[in-house]
Amino acid sequence: MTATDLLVVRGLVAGYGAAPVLRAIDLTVPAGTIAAVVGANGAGKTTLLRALSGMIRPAAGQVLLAGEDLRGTPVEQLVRRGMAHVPEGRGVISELTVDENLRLGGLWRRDRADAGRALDEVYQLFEPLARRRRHLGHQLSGGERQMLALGRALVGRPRLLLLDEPSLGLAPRVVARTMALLRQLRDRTGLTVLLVEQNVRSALAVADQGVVMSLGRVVIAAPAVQLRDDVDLRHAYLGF
Ligand SMILES: Nc1ncnc2c1ncn2[C@@H]1O[C@H](COP(=O)(O)OP(=O)(O)OP(=O)(O)O)[C@@H](O)[C@H]1O
Repeated sequence: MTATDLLVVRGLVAGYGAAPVLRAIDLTVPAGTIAAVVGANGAGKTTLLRALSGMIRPAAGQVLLAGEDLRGTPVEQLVRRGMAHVPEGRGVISELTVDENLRLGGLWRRDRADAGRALDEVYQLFEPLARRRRHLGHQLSGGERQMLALGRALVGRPRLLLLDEPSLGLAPRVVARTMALLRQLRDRTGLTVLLVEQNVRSALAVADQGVVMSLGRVVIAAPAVQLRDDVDLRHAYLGF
């Protein structure tokens, strides 16, 4: 581990019942970088994010955030320490307005003034949300709900964003815009992102590191550019 590694995962074992889904995951994500986690359906990508964000309790292994062991840390404490998880399916609350949903992302913050600033920044980033402040969650399109879920996480000013399938169900243009936004946040604010994606090409285009999972293990972690451009690696691990 180096001082710049924000997330370090060692030997992480987790699952839902007796049989583990994750079988000793090792992973390192340097601060201010984007890691794309890709792999076949059922490889354990979503389970990895759930285990990292405390939604399921690991059976073994270590998760370090900026050097601090997160074992046994309650979910709300993980959020305070800078971890934000945007789950697949987005988790927008249908009965609340856009504004109310966004404010939920900053409720726990003591610095109210900065929470307000973060909210304003999210409205600047996502102009369609600014125009729909008073709309209810269920009145939004799929892309708008995705923006809202991401925006809500950003209102909490996370250090580490765990993002599950942000491109799911979105038009290619919106996917491209979302990926560009992640890159912009990384470059401007030093945000660190662990991105789970089915859309391998889009994910590797934006990522610094590519992590390929299969059957609950990391089979290769390499610079994204290498996974993108090395035909042999691509054939071996990504099948295209
Ligand atoms: N809530 C659950 N209870 C029991 N088993 C689960 C649950 N969620 C997922 N699994 C199992 O865990 C394994 C890994 O699933 P996971 O969703 O982590 O994979 P994934 O790589 O994200 O797949 P996909 O790309 O299809 O979303 C699968 O075999 C799945 O059936």
